[in-house]
Parts: sequence; structure tokens; C-alpha cells
Amino acid sequence: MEETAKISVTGTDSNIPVTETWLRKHRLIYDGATRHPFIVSIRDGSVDFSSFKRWLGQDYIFVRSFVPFVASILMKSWKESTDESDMEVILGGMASLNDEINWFKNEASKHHVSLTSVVPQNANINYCRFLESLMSSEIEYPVAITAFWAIESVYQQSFAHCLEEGNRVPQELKETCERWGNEGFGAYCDSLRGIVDLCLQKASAEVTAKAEVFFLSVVEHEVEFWNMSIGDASM
Ligand SMILES: Cc1ncc(CO)c(N)n1
Repeated sequence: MEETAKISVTGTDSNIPVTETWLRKHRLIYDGATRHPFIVSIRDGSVDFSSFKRWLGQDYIFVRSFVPFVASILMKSWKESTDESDMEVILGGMASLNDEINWFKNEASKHHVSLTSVVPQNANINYCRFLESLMSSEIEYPVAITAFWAIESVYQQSFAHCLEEGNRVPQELKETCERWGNEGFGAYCDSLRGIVDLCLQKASAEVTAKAEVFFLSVVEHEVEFWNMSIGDASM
């Protein structure tokens, strides 16, 4: 039988999920986030403790802004999603944030970080403003759920990398790596990715293109967040 030519045009080949297309197309930028020098320094144990404490305080501020963002995704899924199971996956993510905020408070007291005196750095302020912009009704559910998946996935892949064979993560940072690098969180990110791919199969080319732009914006904000954690002068 004649071999049919397989034409895969980026994002439009129905056989390849859209997120797979993006991860291939943007592999360099994505790896720049999930294999950032800050992450590599945690993995190889060379991270200095002041960077970790800076990250801890800043991420606590981020997570407090992340809560209303996830709530807005819940609202959009209720209004726009054709698949009821979306809400349960998002609700699961929402529920874990309550535990997450308590985890930050415990971790901060363990490492003598005063969360009440943390001043948000520019990269964090910009990222939280970006989250707020995603809550607008102008942002379609497929675009918002794409950003949500990307935000969670960068952390999962970053900290899973720290836990890989041969790592030299300092004992004090193991719990942090486990928090986002564990397989359960990986499965949750895969569920979010499945929702994104299903949504974008039904979305217009315009919404899919917009979702890709926001995917890239998330990756850029994550890189800036790691730069800030290292104590990058551009913060
Ligand atoms: C900056 C940032 N990105 C993603 C996550 C994962 O929720 C987090 N806690 N902080």
C-alpha cells in the first residue's frame, strides 16, 4: 500500500497533541526554566543557603497570589468547560494550596525566614501581575488552563530533576524538592496537560495561538523567578 506522506505542520497535526508540539518547538526555552542554574545548583548541592531562603520568601508571596488565580480557573472551567472532570482536577490543585501555605510557614520558621518582612522583588511583582491579568474575562478558559498547566509543570520538572539519580541535594532542601518533584504531583500535571490538549483540540486557531503565547510568557516568568532567587542583579 502506498505510504501516505505524514505532514506535520506545527500545532495543526491532529495526531500530535498541541502541548507536545510546543514542548518540541520551544525545547530550549523550556529547558532554560526546568534546568535553570538555580535548579542545577540545588541538584548538585552547590546552592548557597541565602538563595534558597530568598526563593522561599518570594515563593510564599507568589503562592498567595496563585490561590485567587486557581479560583478564577475554577470559575472559567465551570462556565466554559465541556468536560465536568476538569473541575475536579482543578479543585484538587486548589485544595493542596491550603496545605502548601502551611508548608511554607513551617519551612520558613525552620530556616528562620520571617515571611511577614519579605519584600516582593520585581520579578515576583511582575509574575503576580501577570497572574492577575489571567483572571480577566478577556482570557478564555483554554488560555488560562494552559498557563496553569505550564506554571505547575515547570516546577514539577525542575524539582523532579533535582531528585534524579546521583543528586547531591542538601538535606535541608530535600523536602522542597519532594514537594513538587514527587510522582503524585507529576500525575496531577499530566492531568492538567490532558485537559489543555483536549481543550485546544476544540479551540479555534486564534485561541490556540494565544495559548501558545501565554505558555511562553509563563516560561519566561519562571526563568525570571529563578534569576531573582539566585540574586540576579536584574531583579
Ligand atoms: C514561581 C512558582 N511557579 C510555580 C509554582 C508551582 O505552584 C510555584 N509555587 N511558584
